[in-house]
Amino acid sequence: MLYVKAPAKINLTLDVLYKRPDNFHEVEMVMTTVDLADRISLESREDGVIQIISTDNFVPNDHRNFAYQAARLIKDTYGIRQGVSITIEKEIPIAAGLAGGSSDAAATLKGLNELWDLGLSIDELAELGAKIGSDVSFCVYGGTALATGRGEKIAELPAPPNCWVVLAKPKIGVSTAEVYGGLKVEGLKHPNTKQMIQAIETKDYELLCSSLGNVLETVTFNLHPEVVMLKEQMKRFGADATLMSGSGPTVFGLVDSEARVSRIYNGLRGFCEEVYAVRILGERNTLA
Ligand SMILES: C[C@](O)(CO)[C@H](O)COP(=O)(O)OP(=O)(O)OC[C@H]1O[C@@H](n2ccc(N)nc2=O)[C@H](O)[C@@H]1O
Ligand SMILES: Nc1ncnc2c1ncn2[C@@H]1O[C@H](COP(=O)(O)OP(=O)(O)OP(=O)(O)O)[C@@H](O)[C@H]1O
Repeated sequence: MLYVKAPAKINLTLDVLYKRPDNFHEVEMVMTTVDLADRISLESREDGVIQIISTDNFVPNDHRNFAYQAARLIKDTYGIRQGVSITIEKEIPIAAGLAGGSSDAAATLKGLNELWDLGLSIDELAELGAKIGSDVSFCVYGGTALATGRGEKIAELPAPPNCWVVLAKPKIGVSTAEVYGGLKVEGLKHPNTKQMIQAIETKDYELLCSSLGNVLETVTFNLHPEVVMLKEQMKRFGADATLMSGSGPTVFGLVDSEARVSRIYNGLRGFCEEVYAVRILGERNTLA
């Protein structure tokens, strides 16, 4: 039995440059992993079957599961005869903008590389991951990175300045395809990605706070006004800066003092069930 942690990601920036002929959007995003993680256990089996077992009834247990797709891809690409039982202990909220499914897929790729002794490099695993979803390559590397292309081209960044992250997810799920589909690329207010990278490189917390930006916010806000309210509440309880992660609906707030973390956490818990206070994991492979 092999255990792998699958951490959630947040987007510190998410910019869309243009819509591509393949219907994906060309993006520029700074992403980082946080210490809210699913736990994946992998057990090889001789009958060749890929079995998904999950603690969460909302997680599909067949070919729709991204961890299943990761195992299938490895088996087909490298002609592996064995099967695998994949147990997913879900901690990351589903359809939340935190790349839960993508991280489960990435953890499965990394785990099977070890379990089946394939000797693949991290770059090869990330390339395989891109076949499953745009966020999977980043999840293979973890840490902090600039993601470009449709999200699969990854350039490593150093750890951001130390701070806490309070995550709050309203009781709705959001479809990533629907949000990208509703985006009007003309006239966007683009985040300053260069400034965000500079903030990370110089460990400038204030600059990082003022550089947060996500062009998908307005689309999700229009679909679900409760996300705007949650963001405003988070700010009112004392977050230094707030942003929606990915296509949402999870909103996060950055805080550099521990005392304020509990104030925000307790305040939000009053009307939002899913609230988490976590740390940024920082550099690559801290949980691999
Ligand atoms: C919103 C983010 O999570 C931010 O990290 C990602 O950009 C989305 O990553 P993901 O969930 O892995 O997305 P995928 O599973 O690859 O794509 C889901 C759908 O989102 C849209 N999509 C996704 C990525 C991208 N660069 N442009 C898009 O338009 C496409 O309609 C696609 O069919
Ligand atoms: N291992 C998995 N865990 C959770 N959801 C999964 C998994 N595999 C497939 N799914 C499906 O994927 C959909 C999106 O779930 P996920 O939690 O990955 O979204 P997300 O956090 O918004 O992802 P992203 O931030 O990459 O857009 C769900 O509706 C679910 O049915």
